[in-house]
Amino acid sequence: MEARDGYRGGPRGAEAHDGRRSEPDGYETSSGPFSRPLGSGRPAGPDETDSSVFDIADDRRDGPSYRPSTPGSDRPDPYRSASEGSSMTYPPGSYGRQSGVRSYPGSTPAAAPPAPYDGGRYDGGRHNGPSSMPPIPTAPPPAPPAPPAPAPNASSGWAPEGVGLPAPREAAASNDVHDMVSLIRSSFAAVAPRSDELTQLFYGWLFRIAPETRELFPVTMELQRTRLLRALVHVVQMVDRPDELSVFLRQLGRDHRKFGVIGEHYDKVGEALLGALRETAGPSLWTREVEEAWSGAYGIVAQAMREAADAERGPAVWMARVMEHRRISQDLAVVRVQTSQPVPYQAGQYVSVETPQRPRMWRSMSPANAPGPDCVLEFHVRTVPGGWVSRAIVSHARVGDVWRIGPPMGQMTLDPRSRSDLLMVAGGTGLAPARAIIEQLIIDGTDRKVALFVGGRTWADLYDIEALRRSAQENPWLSVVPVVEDDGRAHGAETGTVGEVVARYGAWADREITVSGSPPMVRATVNALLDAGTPFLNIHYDPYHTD
Ligand SMILES: NC(=O)C1=CN([C@@H]2O[C@H](COP(=O)(O)OP(=O)(O)OC[C@H]3O[C@@H](n4cnc5c(N)ncnc54)[C@H](O)[C@@H]3O)[C@@H](O)[C@H]2O)C=CC1
Repeated sequence: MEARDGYRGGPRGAEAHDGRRSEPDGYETSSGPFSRPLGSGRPAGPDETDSSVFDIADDRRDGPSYRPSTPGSDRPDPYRSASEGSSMTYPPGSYGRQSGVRSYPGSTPAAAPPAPYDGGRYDGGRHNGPSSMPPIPTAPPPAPPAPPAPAPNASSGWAPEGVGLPAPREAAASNDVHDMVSLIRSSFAAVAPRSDELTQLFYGWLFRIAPETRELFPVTMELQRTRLLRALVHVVQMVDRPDELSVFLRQLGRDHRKFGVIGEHYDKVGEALLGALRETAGPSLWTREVEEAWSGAYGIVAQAMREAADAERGPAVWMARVMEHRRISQDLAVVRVQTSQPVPYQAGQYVSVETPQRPRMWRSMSPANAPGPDCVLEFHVRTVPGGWVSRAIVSHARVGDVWRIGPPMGQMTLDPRSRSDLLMVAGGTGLAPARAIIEQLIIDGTDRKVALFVGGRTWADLYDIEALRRSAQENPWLSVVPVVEDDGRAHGAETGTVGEVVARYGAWADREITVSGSPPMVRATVNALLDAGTPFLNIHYDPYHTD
């Protein structure tokens, strides 16, 4: 059992994209949903989440094992909404063959040839049993990779454009900038443990000095509060990476047009932010230097956002009509919407969405399909416990509903200039952006090898595995490896969390890597890869949050 049938592509598991569920329950199946070549995209995007991905940035910066200490570090996001060889050859086994790179970190190459992973293709479950699982390295833990180069202005190559931060204090390398960054980080670390207080103070301050902004927010501010902090943490962590931060801020500025945010709101937000920080920090911490650093940094942030918003000539939002709502399981739905004008997103990006069931509650969702002339976006939505929007979409969205779609965000996109092979790691509905990227590669006619590790807690969670399997069969460059937390051998799946499984294969140092899923999954995966020796700059993920 192994790789036969046409598969070719992947280490285990794969299947074509479109089919969706294949699974267990037989809800509906494959076939249909997706009309596009590869997996025509599925959506992704549940909503409310939790923790953060942001601390990863710190992990990278300070070394693989570093874990942010700030509790709330999981929640940045703009102050309001803002808000992943052919079959036969691939993954494990083929992995090594392909690139000659794969050896387990810390072990000698000869010692750990990932073994007979026949390359992969998913055979539907019959395939390898336990013995086909790549050997788990027994060697001592790999030496931590060298701390990633600071790479201040290094554009990852994946970022669409490398716009420079408005004027990061002129010389990004100057001591002034260094001091500013240092002051901001240290002071933020000091207030982060009191993040609840900080965010409450912020909104209280803002609504006091600019009461008209209250109506821009949802009635319940509970989740909203975490967004401010999330955005803040993201900015703080990226403050010395002007290119990436600039792209983020400009996207954020364009995104905020949908709220009707106007220029003077930025000033009020800045005043409220500094006031809240000052009060939370207390006089002993909030020195004049600290205030100047925050003031300067906020000025840069606001300027970047305002400039991008002012320069934007396209729509602030796109109206989208729900054309299909398919309940894949009790907690998962695939929704396809169609806009009258194309939403200018790139495969791998996400958009914010507002539904009629939950006005003013915008949520991030990644189209699971590549953009096409039909102006159709497909979203995969899983309910989140307690999630207002995700539950409403899965249970109550109807054909004919009109959604509002915000401008595209995110930097996990394909660089057309790159020829590097790819590794995509996707957890749950985090499959969506990976699917969109794979679909785009199919459309473009790629010659790049792509390994997709798709994880679920159980086999039943791999709702799109049949479609992925088909895609792998049809596209020799694609390998798909299903991963489940419980014992997946009966299905030919790897066992473990998707991050730990992918890192068993080595550092994947020659690949461009995308990671998409819940913030904890992204964080764990990035850390596992860093521990395996993956170059930090090869890893791409977005600060995607659904809450
Ligand atoms: N661009 C992006 O990054 C996108 C992210 N998402 C997010 O993906 C998530 C998907 O949620 P579900 O479908 O419920 O999948 P899930 O949360 O059940 O995760 C499935 C996979 O992630 C791994 N995982 C989960 N928590 C982990 C942890 N703490 N540490 C290590 N591994 C962990 C599991 O082992 C499994 O492989 C949502 O939070 C959604 O917001 C969705 C679409 C796009």
